[in-house]
Amino acid sequence: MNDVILSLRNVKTRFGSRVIHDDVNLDVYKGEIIGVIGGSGSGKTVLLRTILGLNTHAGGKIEIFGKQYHKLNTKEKHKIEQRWGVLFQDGALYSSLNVMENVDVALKEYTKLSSATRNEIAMLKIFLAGLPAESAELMPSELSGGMRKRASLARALAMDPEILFLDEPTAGLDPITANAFDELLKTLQHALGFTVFLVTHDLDTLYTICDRVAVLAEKRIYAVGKLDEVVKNPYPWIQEYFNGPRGRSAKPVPCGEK
Ligand SMILES: Nc1ncnc2c1ncn2[C@@H]1O[C@H](COP(=O)(O)OP(=O)(O)OP(=O)(O)O)[C@@H](O)[C@H]1O
Repeated sequence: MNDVILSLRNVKTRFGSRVIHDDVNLDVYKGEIIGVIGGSGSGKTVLLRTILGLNTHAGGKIEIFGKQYHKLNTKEKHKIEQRWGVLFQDGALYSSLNVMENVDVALKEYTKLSSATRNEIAMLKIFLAGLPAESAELMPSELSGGMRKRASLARALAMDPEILFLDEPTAGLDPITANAFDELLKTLQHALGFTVFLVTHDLDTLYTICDRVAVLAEKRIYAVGKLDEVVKNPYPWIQEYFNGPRGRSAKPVPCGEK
């Protein structure tokens, strides 16, 4: 799994004179699930939005699929957009479209498929996301929080993405629903082989599904690696995060200690 699908080099972002990222370096490998963590306001969402070209970066280089997205023309950008799927924190579903229509948006925009074929594909994604058939007709306002996340996941999967960007997918879900979402994501990732770039605060998600974790602190990626390596990093925020009361309770219990 050594193909780099996303590479960040010396990335800088700022809003006016306020620097959010000073020197971000990170490689994301094909087929991995990488969890990006960091304190509130450390710039996780800004980083994700910058990768997606929704914020401009003030310096450095971001390459996705070997290309610098922001330098491409509109047609080339559309090609890249078809290769990624995004699940924003609030789901960002179109409130005036039902679930099926939400999933269909990208299919309609990027393909020349007939509406019958698009509907079949949308239905398949709705099932893949673990929603029942009848949810296809529901409006976003009629969905529970967990269903909304699943509908957003169905929409993110519409174009069979090679990389999925998720911003706090389990935020606001009860622990059981959050766990079910993690399991679904892991199962789909194993079955479909996509890469996942996941911004999260959820320690259970990190322990359950992430292959590697990257810690955003001091305006850069302060530590990156497998979870068992990163937890040993002496940086105070990392120690507090993993070994504070919440961190300890999320830690999986080793066999024989139950
Ligand atoms: N459009 C914007 N204009 C100005 N400042 C912004 C803008 N968007 C984000 N920021 C600032 O950038 C900083 C990083 O925000 P960001 O949302 O990336 O944090 P985060 O790490 O995702 O936080 P949280 O974990 O609380 O969601 C914050 O201080 C925020 O106020």
